[in-house]
Amino acid sequence: MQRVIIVEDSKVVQQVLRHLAAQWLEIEVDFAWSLREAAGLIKHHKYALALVDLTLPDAPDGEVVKLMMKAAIPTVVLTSAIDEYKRLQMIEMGVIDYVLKDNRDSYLYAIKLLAQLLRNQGSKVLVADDSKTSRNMMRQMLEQLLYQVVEAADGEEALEMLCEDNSIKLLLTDFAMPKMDGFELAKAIRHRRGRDELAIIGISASGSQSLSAKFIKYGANDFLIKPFMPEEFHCRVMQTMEQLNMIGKIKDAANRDYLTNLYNRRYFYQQAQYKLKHDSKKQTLFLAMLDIDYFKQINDTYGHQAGDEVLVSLSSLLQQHFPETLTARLGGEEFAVVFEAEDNDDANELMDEFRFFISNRMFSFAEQPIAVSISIGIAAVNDAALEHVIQQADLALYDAKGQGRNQVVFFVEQVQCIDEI
Ligand SMILES: Nc1nc2c(ncn2[C@@H]2O[C@H](COP(=O)(O)OP(=O)(O)OP(=O)(O)O)[C@@H](O)[C@H]2O)c(=O)[nH]1
Repeated sequence: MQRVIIVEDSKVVQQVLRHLAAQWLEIEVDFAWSLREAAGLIKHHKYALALVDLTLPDAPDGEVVKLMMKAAIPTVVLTSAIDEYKRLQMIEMGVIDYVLKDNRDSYLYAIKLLAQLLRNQGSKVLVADDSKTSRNMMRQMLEQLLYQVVEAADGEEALEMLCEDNSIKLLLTDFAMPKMDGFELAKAIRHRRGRDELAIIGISASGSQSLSAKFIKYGANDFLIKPFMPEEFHCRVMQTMEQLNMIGKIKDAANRDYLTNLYNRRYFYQQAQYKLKHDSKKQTLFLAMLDIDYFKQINDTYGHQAGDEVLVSLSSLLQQHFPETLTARLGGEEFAVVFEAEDNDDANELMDEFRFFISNRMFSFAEQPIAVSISIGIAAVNDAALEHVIQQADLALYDAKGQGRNQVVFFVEQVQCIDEI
């Protein structure tokens, strides 16, 4: 697991940072009070990032920054005051950024910055510019922010790379390029990838402000006018990527059920439709409807909160049992799964395994054991429309309930029971 080191000599500030780090960073964080302690820690661990106070009792002149730079640890500096000389000195040393400790939000900003930098490690950025010098300069600045960088020397090459590689999350594009200019590139890629999937920053030369506005109209999120200072570049890139991340989070929240965090009905229909259209030719797909038996009784006996807890636990077991599979809560105590199996028998077996697993597991709420069972209806996905397949799985589920519950029924014309307990 990756680790971060935070060096801060103030007890109060360290306490605040500990609290914020626990909230925002999902990795190991080590704290040091002094240069000496920090030096000891970096001998024993490999750190992905450092957040350091510029002045420490045993290192009054930023020696801790030099220590981190020597160990090649990307570093963010915390400082209570900064003058132009110190600012330039730190930038020259290769510090990623500095945060002024001048208000209570500074610490939150610093920790969020670390979180974003850690996320950057997995993000790919494409730099499209016909000037090699410009590309190199941007590459250097982006690598300092821990991004993975790929390059294209013209618009066409950039478009091809973006179409082939969905893991590219940010495009930095110059306006004037051979074959296809920055506007055409932004316009073409926006047709394929929305603002929740790809961020675009347009770059234009100074004296061409109208180009910047045009970039935004063609789908760019922001623009930079050359020549720009590294600090401005950092801020714009980080801000744009934060927006991308926020849009992604909002979109994901809109697709999920608030209680169980499984996908909701609307998203399920959308994705199932896509799968039926695109994947059913390559794979043998099935749709299963799952429903908790006598769920009203669980609510009535143990209370609504206990019922909620059962729904949450069952959802998490469903996801664990069928990872990488489209699973959703359609509403109430009803769930759906679109899954791949070799044939009808295999599909039946897979679902029966899950049914058996649930019926043999004790759920609990406030230390009270709760027995749960589920009924399942399955339908094969053929050429029929989604609504039709759902209707078939529903009929099979109805049959499973009618035949005593806690069983799997596979839909065949006239609904015959294949697997009964
Ligand atoms: N706790 C809780 N209960 C819910 C939620 N959504 C729906 N329910 C309850 O789920 C129960 C469903 O009851 P029924 O449709 O009668 O079905 P059942 O009791 O499971 O019976 P069968 O499906 O026929 O086995 C109702 O009492 C709803 O109030 C929820 O989000 N939380």
